[in-house]
Amino acid sequence: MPKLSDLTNYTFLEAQISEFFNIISQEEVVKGNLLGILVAALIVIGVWFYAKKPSKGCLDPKKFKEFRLVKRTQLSHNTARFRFALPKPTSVLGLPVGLHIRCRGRDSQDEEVVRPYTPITLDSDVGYFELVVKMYLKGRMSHHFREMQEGDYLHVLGPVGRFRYKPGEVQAFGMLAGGSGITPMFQLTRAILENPKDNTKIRLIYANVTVDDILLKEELDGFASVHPDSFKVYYVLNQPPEKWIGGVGFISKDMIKTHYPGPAPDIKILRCGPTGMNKAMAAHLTELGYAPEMQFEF
Ligand SMILES: Cc1cc2nc3c(=O)[nH]c(=O)nc-3n(C[C@H](O)[C@H](O)[C@H](O)COP(=O)(O)OP(=O)(O)OC[C@H]3O[C@@H](n4cnc5c(N)ncnc54)[C@H](O)[C@@H]3O)c2cc1C
Repeated sequence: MPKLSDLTNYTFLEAQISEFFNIISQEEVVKGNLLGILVAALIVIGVWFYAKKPSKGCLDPKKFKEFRLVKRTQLSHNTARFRFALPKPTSVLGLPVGLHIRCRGRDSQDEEVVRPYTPITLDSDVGYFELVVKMYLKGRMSHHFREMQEGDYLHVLGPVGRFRYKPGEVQAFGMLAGGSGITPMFQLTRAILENPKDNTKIRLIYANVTVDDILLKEELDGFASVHPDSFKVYYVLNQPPEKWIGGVGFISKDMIKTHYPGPAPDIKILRCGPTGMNKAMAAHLTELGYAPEMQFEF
């Protein structure tokens, strides 16, 4: 117990007051720290939930949306790879495998033109999507892509299409692609090969004029060497180079018979190419006994 004389002693009082405030301020610091930790934890949990939340995607099937071209890579004299940024680095395009997008641009007469394209990226590629586009000399949308510079915006609508892939729905796909018709096949092939639970087999016949016209050849050859059992590719050229081991001319019935599984309910043959090629392929397939439900044209 302090004595009365102590209480009148200034130094003693000063020490008591100082100790009192010291305790208060230590408690405040502890309280403050706890509050800070709580707020930080809530922020971390919020960010984690936000990142985990499945993104709805960036497309609208009824309205064209704009995407900025961030990288353009010339692949050959008439083909380029275009990378478009999605609104956020965590965004996904939201395009189910098997479907495509519609791109809107302006032709050389400044008239509006809309054409279908299939990104070579999947929704596992976050923050961007990529198109590989072959630009034809007289092509209307080709003109738009030829003129596009990094920083420009492309108008895109989607998803569009009738082919929606469900893993395991068939035992094998036969794919018939011509020129830029490879892109829907490429998208589907990537989705199958990147899913370890999907054992679907893929046999691709890919037709072009010259060896330089073959799009995504490095990637396709890579798939064939990494997944030799699941994926096989057979190239066919109109104008082959010397020492060519692939097919020559147009895709024939014999080539289809040699490289594809025979007609069966769990087999599907997909085709995408110029109109003339698609018609010729439909006739070959029907003559070889593939029923209409075993065929699909993109
Ligand atoms: C589902 C689907 C997905 C597609 N995805 C892609 C893709 O990812 N990348 C891509 O580059 N293309 C793709 N295409 C093709 C694309 O839609 C256009 O048809 C192509 O870009 C040509 O359009 P254009 O307006 O420039 O030519 P157009 O003005 O329609 O045609 C003008 C001329 O160009 C030539 N031409 C056009 N198309 C072809 C062709 N296929 N083969 C040979 N000559 C042709 C012809 O000489 C034709 O007369 C896809 C098509 C479909 C159906």
